[in-house]
Amino acid sequence: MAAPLKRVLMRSARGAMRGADPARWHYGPSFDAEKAAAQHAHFARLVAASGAAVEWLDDVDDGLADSVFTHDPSLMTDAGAVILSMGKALRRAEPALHEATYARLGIPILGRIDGDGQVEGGDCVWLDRTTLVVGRGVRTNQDGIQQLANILGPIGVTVFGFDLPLWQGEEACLHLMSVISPLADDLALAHSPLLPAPFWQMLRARGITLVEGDGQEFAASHGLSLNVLPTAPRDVIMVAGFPKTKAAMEAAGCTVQTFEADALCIACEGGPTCLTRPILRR
Ligand SMILES: NC(=O)NCCC[C@H](N)C(=O)O
Repeated sequence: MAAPLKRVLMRSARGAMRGADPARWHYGPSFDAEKAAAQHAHFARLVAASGAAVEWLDDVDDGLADSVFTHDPSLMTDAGAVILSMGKALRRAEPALHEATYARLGIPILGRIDGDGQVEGGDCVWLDRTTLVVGRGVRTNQDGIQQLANILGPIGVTVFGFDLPLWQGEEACLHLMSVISPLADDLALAHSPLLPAPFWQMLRARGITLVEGDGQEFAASHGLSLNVLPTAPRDVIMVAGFPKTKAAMEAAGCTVQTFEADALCIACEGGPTCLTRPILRR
């Protein structure tokens, strides 16, 4: 998940977030649609400057405010995309947007989560090419994890499901990727107290070093201090305002760029990882 980012799916906040009602979407008081769009544009420039090709979902005013968080409605594998199924009811229409975009790009669909199954991309962490860890919580259920294992088994991928805590409640967004961000094959930024214990043990057994994000910055940002995007191993984009977490990554050999995102990420519970669906890393 930290190999050089070559191609990524994104959606502008300009149309999607226009007119969004913060109370309906569980956005905080710093939400501001105009400002969020400008902050998103700045972030997209940083992603493009890293050398990644940005593939855009259509920028239309369809009322799907959370669709800017393209990490969640689909997952990419070497054999094609998996169309996921959202745990948050307001996001149920988003996987179809991804499927349409993959059709336009000529990317095959490997499978779909359907029926009562739920899986969001933010709950999925690749440990290596053949190992996917999935957080079972308010957004992802056992049915979905089983369906994912059935889809990925034939291409040689083993899926492990681990329970997530409730933390700030059912309305809030806590994904597995809210408590860990890979920085390189052997390095990850984490908030260990909220990691599923068997996952923490698995990381340790594999020799993956954990950089602990600052606890106060994690709490103050509702976890956004930790949601960082690697555009290459140890090359990272994060939300501005978390100097201790930034310094901890730098001490571990990372180069860190920041962007202002109070109206976009802090308000809307999704960071740089959530704003991107990597479709090719190599
Ligand atoms: N992968 C992520 O952590 N995505 C963040 C999604 C935030 C969005 N407001 C949500 O509640 O789904």
